[in-house]
Amino acid sequence: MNAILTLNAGSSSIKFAVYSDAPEPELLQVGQVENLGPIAQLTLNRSAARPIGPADHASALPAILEAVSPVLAGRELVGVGHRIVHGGKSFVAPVVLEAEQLTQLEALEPLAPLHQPHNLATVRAAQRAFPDVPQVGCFDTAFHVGHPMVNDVFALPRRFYEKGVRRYGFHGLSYDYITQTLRRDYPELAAGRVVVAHLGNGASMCAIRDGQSIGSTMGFSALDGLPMGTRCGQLDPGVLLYLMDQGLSREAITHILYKESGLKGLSGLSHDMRALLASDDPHAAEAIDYYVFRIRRELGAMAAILGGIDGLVFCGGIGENAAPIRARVLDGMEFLGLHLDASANRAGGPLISTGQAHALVIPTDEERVIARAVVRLL
Ligand SMILES: Nc1ncnc2c1ncn2[C@@H]1O[C@H](COP(=O)(O)OP(=O)(O)O)[C@@H](O)[C@H]1O
Ligand SMILES: CC(=O)OP(=O)(O)O
Ligand SMILES: [Mg+2]
Repeated sequence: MNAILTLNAGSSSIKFAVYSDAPEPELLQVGQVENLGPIAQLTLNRSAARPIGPADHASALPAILEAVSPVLAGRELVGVGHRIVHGGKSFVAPVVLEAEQLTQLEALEPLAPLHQPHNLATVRAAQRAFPDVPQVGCFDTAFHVGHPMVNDVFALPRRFYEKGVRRYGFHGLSYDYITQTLRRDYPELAAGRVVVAHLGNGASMCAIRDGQSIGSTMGFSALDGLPMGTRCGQLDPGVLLYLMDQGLSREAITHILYKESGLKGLSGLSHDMRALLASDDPHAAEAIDYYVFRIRRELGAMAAILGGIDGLVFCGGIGENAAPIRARVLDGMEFLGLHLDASANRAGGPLISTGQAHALVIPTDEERVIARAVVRLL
């Protein structure tokens, strides 16, 4: 039997999985390396994490390969699939990555500094480890290609749009998975008007009609829209001008916006929603208030552009696990046809509402979308 390896390099972790190359790939193994840095930790098949010593995105690969070697033994590795956060204007579908593509993708690093350099470092490490195996790139931006012009532009002079200053949208592999799952399990919803809230460490929401993205909260970079673990979300550009006037360097501003803001910045405590929910610090409560407020506001905006909604899907680490956050988002949303079913919500769903619109919790699976793409392409 042949095998496919998937690598999803995030800002501080690499998620990995091994699949068969069946048309619907069978999951053979899954794991992640977290806390990349001096004391990286590896988890395999949801067992307890074990320290693997110092590791960055490139140097973690040997530990991952060692962990998956028993399941790869006796199987031929036919492809390695990678999540690539930014595909820019040109990469609109999965492709085999050669030197030329990597150079083009490198040019997008400034647009996704927490992700793109790590994505590409991981591709290069995998190329070194498996020089004869095709490396396939799967793009977070691709799901949003073809979204309406009004979601694609900023009201800047046209020349910037032509240069690629556009609203790309991200978390596309996750939205792709949710869309395909709806098609299988809730076909009438899949054909309708759905808002998906991907609430992980990064967070965004997507308005989807008949399986097509028609609007997203993330735009040009992975900073816009909802507040995140350490990223600011929506910001008046005048704030950037002010920070520059205050003499902050580009590096200092980048650090603030990507690493010191969001839940961490507002709470002064943690980027981790679990820690904030457990805290009685008033700043933790305010950070959660703002987080919920922004999700509710975007939900209303997306319901307006969709002309009402048939479904709201929660996914990502917070969306899948934080029942109190889901309850607060749904509070008072009866006017959209969403009536919270409190006990179903506490139990984790999948259906957590009564009423004519469906609120659902669906665990997302970006790895599976990557594996499917590798099978299709190769
Ligand atoms: N039980 C929980 N309650 C609240 N938040 C949770 C829970 N479990 C996980 N999370 C949140 O999920 C986040 C990670 O989500 P995840 O989708 O795995 O992130 P990413 O893939 O972007 O790294 C964590 O930062 C944590 O705040
Ligand atoms: C695009 C993005 O923000 O990804 P993640 O949620 O994995 O950080
Ligand atoms: Mg993620």
